[in-house]
Amino acid sequence: MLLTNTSAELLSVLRAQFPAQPPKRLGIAVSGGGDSVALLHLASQCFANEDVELFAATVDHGLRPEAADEAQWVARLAADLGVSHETLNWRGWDGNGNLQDHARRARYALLTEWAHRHQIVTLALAHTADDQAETLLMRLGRAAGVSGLAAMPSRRMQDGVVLVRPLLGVTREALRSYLRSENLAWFEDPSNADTRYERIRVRKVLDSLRPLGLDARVLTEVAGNMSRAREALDWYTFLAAKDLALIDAGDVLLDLRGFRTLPEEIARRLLLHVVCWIGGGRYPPRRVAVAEAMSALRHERSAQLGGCLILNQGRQARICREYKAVEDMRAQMGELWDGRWVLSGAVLPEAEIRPLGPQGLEQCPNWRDTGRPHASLQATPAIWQGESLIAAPLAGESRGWSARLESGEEDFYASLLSH
Ligand SMILES: Nc1ncnc2c1ncn2[C@@H]1O[C@H](COP(=O)(O)OP(=O)(O)OP(=O)(O)O)[C@@H](O)[C@H]1O
Repeated sequence: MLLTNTSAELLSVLRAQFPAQPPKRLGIAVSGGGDSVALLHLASQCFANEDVELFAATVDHGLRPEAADEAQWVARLAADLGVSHETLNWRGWDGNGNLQDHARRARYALLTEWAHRHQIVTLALAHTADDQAETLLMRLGRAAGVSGLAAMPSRRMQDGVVLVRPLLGVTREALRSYLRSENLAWFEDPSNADTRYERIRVRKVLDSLRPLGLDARVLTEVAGNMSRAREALDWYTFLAAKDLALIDAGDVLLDLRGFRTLPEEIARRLLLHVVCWIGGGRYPPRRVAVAEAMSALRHERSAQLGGCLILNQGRQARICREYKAVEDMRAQMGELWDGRWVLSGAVLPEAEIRPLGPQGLEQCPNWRDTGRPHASLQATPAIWQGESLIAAPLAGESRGWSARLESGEEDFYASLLSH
């Protein structure tokens, strides 16, 4: 990693983060702060003689009166650099919940939507080595494991857009020197001085860690080491999944003898992957709950985790959706049910998709032929018209209907490698 501050070196660091054939349309998220103003300027220099069209966007969250003027200032800077710019307005704050979290989600949603509108496949963010070091320290404070300590990835997909962070190897100070040497102005976000925010408190602590050698450069390197370790763990979890896990109509069957011989970390990752694939949880389950489920699997007990049931069946465990978690889920015909099932069949008035449940299952005399247990079948999708069961395609009552997973078996294995 190069942590440098000469313009030529910065330009070459930036260029090295993109492939030989860079994206033809590159989006840049510019808040107006020093880091993203530097990224915009650097990118305009870096790709000046290449077939790359730059686009910039600024999100005005409508939370500070100055934000509109700042966005206009970014628009002028972009115009001077020959880059098209758009301001994206968010006015969705209803006063409830965590403002930072809502604003962040809204920002990413607006930016990816904007990228789609302009056929921009790659969107660059200006996170620096200092941001990376702060993220790592915050995660240390939460006793994170390897994945958490890998901190921010240099690229990831969100809503079909590739988000890249080409300045993760560059310090904030290096960018400030660049801005000064190019006579560029920027806005200082007032929240950068607000010690109510954990990140700002961590930033202050980092200052006092520097004499110990714990600076942004070293901590970013640690994050890089962790990221490689995580990749290796993902690979071995993938191999373990191929070896020990089978998909059965949306459930996963785990070979327990093999599972118990896996190193603890690989076994835990495999279990979490299965539970997230079935339960679709946006957040991973709590650590205590995971530890309990792991212990159950080792000691031939059944357990519940992340909206799934882990049924111990002797040589194997069946992991299926938990009825309680889907009890109230309803979808109209043609919509996804439980975020993963697609049902097809005749169009019926006032029909809807609901879980089969215990009452529905009583109306499926052939359910045993499926080879799947009661607990699993209850949580499968069924077609209902009011209180009448029309079809239960996964419980032996297809009656012209079929159910398939939106992301099937391929996705179960492949998504282990897609971080
Ligand atoms: N209002 C904004 N408009 C456009 N881009 C923004 C805006 N705020 C942040 N960004 C982009 O995101 C980068 C990181 O900024 P910041 O650390 O404030 O964002 P974040 O989204 O909270 O980061 P994280 O992904 O770590 O939560 C900026 O350098 C910039 O590229």
